Parts: sequence; structure tokens; C-alpha cells
Amino acid sequence: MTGSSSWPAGTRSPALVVLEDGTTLEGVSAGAVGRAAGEVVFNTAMAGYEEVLTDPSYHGQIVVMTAPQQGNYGVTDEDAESAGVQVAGFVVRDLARRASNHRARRGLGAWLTDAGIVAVSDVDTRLLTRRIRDRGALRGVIDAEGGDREELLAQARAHPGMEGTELASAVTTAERYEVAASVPPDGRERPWRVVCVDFGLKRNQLRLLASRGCDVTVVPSEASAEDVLALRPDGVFLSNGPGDPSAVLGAVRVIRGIVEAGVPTFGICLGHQLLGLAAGARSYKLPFGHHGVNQPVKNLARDTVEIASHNHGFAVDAATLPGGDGPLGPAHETHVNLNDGTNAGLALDERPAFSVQYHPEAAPGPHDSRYLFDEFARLLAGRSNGGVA
Ligand SMILES: NC(=O)CC[C@H](N)C(=O)O
Repeated sequence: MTGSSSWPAGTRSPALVVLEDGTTLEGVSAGAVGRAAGEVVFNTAMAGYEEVLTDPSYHGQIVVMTAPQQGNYGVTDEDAESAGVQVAGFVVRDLARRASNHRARRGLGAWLTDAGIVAVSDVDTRLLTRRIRDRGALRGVIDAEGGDREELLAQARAHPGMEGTELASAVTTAERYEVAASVPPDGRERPWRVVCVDFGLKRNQLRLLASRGCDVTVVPSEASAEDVLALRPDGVFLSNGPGDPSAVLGAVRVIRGIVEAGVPTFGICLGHQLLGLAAGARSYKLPFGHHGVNQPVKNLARDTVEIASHNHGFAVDAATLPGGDGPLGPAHETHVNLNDGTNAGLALDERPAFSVQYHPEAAPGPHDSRYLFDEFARLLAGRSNGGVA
């Protein structure tokens, strides 16, 4: 790796974190010189910062890591979940001075600086986390250019926040592209043909689909149902993504068109919320969301618990999942988050479509939920009605 220290001369300059409620914390600049505004959320993963920082679902958010030491194993470039850093800003207690890992290409601070991302270290992240947990996700500004405190507070309060904000179009692919299956078709003439609607996908989702014998065509979030169906898919995958699901206005009609055509459909996170909206349910904002890798989820059909990776600020209201009068027929809850009882999965009763609120691709995270990719493969083979139903 280049540069054994991630503190080039002159970069340990003062920086500030200012929340909309007036909370102001002093720290040290750990990334680019500048200022960033966004919704401030905390992530409880001990490790996995490269995947967290490159997760497009964090677009528009400032991420605070609750685990105090970050950067210990550097940045590999191989673990990135998208083409670059996606967070609006990053806040840590203690940034490692040295990356100690044979896979590291560079240090975390240097990477953030090169990517132009404002980051603050030496912050009392426990206080920050408690504030967010007590008051809910707060809008905030981080400043590493000597900004005036009153001005920063005004900027935090002027930020539009997440509710009603559509962000998928900011991170989706500009062009359609293909990812080939990474295993031979299992006794079939050709791999499954899966269309992935990219609302802000994470690369490991594509790897796992490819490893289940799927040739994947990734299409932009604005693709119409006709665009998708013209590719004659065996199945459709709805990715995760940033922002408020209820603001992704066109997606409901598109998903209804796909599901009504009888195409097996699997959604993750934003894709789950959008399937829920298409089914006729409502979504709502959680107080401070779930951002971490150890959330207990109960699979209601199997009566088992899986420890799962989560990153969401909104949720589907399970009480609004429809009966027979739903636009796609009845839908039911398949998974529940055991920490707070919120919905973690759904399936349509009469159509081959299911989705989960969390991240079975788990990058970073535990692998308990990988079976959902196998369920999707069974759905493609017509050997299941959604697997989790
Ligand atoms: N990871 C995701 O897809 C997040 C979905 C949505 N943006 C939310 O915050 O709830």
C-alpha cells in the first residue's frame, strides 16, 4: 500500500459536527476540506466500512460509526459495493493511523480525501448516537473548512431531509449492462435471464445472482414495465437504493406491470418497500432506522431467526398489507424484525413475488440470509411459490 500514515501533513485541522437540534461537537478533519450536509444516521457494524461507504443507499446521508476504531484494515478497492464513495459525509471516534492488512491499497483517510468526502474523527460518537437514538435521525452539517457555527446550524435546518426525497435516479446506472452467470446452467439449455432494476444496487447482489445461474441485465431505475418485459426475463430483481420509497413515483406502476405479467420478482430493501407499495401497502419513516449487521429477523414460515445486515430509514407498514382487494391480490408478512417488531419481509399470496427489508447479500454482514437467493432460484425454476410464503 502507499503511505503508511493516513495523516498527511496539515490535515489534522479542526472540524465540526452540527445537528439541527443545536448539538455541536468538535473533532478533527479526517477527509477532504469542505462541508457536507445530510441526514445523520449511525451504523453499528464493527467493521465493513468500505462496503458501508460505497453503499448507494447511503446517498445523501452522513454516517456515524458507533464502533470507535475505523480504518484499521485500510481500503482494498475490491470490497467496494459500487463505483465510489456514496455517503455525504463520515464521522468516527478514532481513525486508524496505519492500515494493517495485506489486502489494503491505502488508508481510509487518504481514500476519503481523494474521493472529496468530508469526514470528521475524534468525535464523541457515543453522545452523537444517543442524541440520534433519543430524537430520531437528525439533519446535520459537518464542516472541515472553518465555517461559522450559526451558519452551519442554519444550513442543517435548511436541509430538506429524507422524507419525500427521491434519490434513486441520482445513483442508478446511466446505461443498461450485463453480468454473466458465473456457474454453468444446472441441466438447462441456458442460464436464467434476470433483469435487475437498479435503484442503487450493491455489487454483491449481482455476484450472488450470477452464482445462482443468472445472466443479469441491469437497467436504470426509470425503465418502464415494457422495457423490462421486452427483455423476456425469467425473473426480475428489484435492488436496494437511497431516499424515500414513496417518492419513487413511477416504480409502483412498473412493478405492478411486471408482477401482473407473472414474472417471478425478488426485492431487497428499497426494492422491498416498492414491492410493498405496488401491492397496496404504505411505507413510513422509522425514528432512526436500522443500520448495522446484527439485527435479529424472524422468518415466520420457518419459525427461525436469522441475524441480518440492515440499512434502512423507512419501513413497510405490515398492517396495511392488503387482503383480496389489493391491486396484486392479497399479500402477507413473511419476516419480522425482533428488535422492534417492524416488517422485514413480504410475499404476495397469489403471485411469485417476495421481498425483504434487509440485506441477504450481506456486504458487510453475516450470511444467515443467503438462502433467499436460493429461494429466488427455486422461484425461477417454478419449484416454489416464493419460498418464504
Ligand atoms: N438500503 C435501502 O435500500 C434503503 C431503502 C430506503 N432508502 C430506506 O432508507 O429505507
